[in-house]
Amino acid sequence: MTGETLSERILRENEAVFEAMVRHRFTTDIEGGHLAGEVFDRYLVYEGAFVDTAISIFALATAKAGTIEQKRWLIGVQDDLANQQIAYFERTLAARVIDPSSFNLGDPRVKAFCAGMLDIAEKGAFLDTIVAMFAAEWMYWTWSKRVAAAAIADPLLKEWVAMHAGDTFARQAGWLRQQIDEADASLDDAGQARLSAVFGRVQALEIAFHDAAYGNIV
Ligand SMILES: Cc1ncc(CO)c(N)n1
Repeated sequence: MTGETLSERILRENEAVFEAMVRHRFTTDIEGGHLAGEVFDRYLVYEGAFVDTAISIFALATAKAGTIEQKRWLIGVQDDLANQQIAYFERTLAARVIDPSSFNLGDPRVKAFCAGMLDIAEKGAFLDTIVAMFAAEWMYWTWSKRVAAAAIADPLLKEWVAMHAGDTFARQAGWLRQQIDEADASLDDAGQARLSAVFGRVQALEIAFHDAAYGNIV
């Protein structure tokens, strides 16, 4: 035995792709104070579509959860997404006068990410969905903590980063990590390797999704 937890193994095996994502230019542009307004607008439209999808993903996880404690927690996550996060998009799109139809929601990188995540939740087991959302949330928490220390002039952008660097989101990401580590003992090596591959696939989809915020494929 190495004494390594499953979440540690997953993060170790996917370190390169995880680092590439948390250093994506979308994050370094915010950190450097030079994210273009048009990129932020396009991101908001794409991201709003993903957060809506995430409600469905967590609903599917709720349906597949084994205990009432897990169901209660996951219902709380859905509540947060539907009432805090979606409310943020409603306010922000109105404040920035963004017309979603002026952006290409059919961008294959956005569709691949949303459909790919939903597919894991629909076809996969409970833990597959937990790992997919751990990949998404641990990654957002990691870069947001770093970037929140920088001066962010735009109050709506600052709020979005602060939301993902804050305690509520950190607890959500930590809960997902704990679910993975509690399931560790019940999985053989092949099962663990399969979950690690899910984490890596999600990071690759995330990189393409954030590339899409910069516009057309050239
Ligand atoms: C694209 C994307 N990935 C991950 C997260 C974190 O849940 C998010 N809000 N959006």
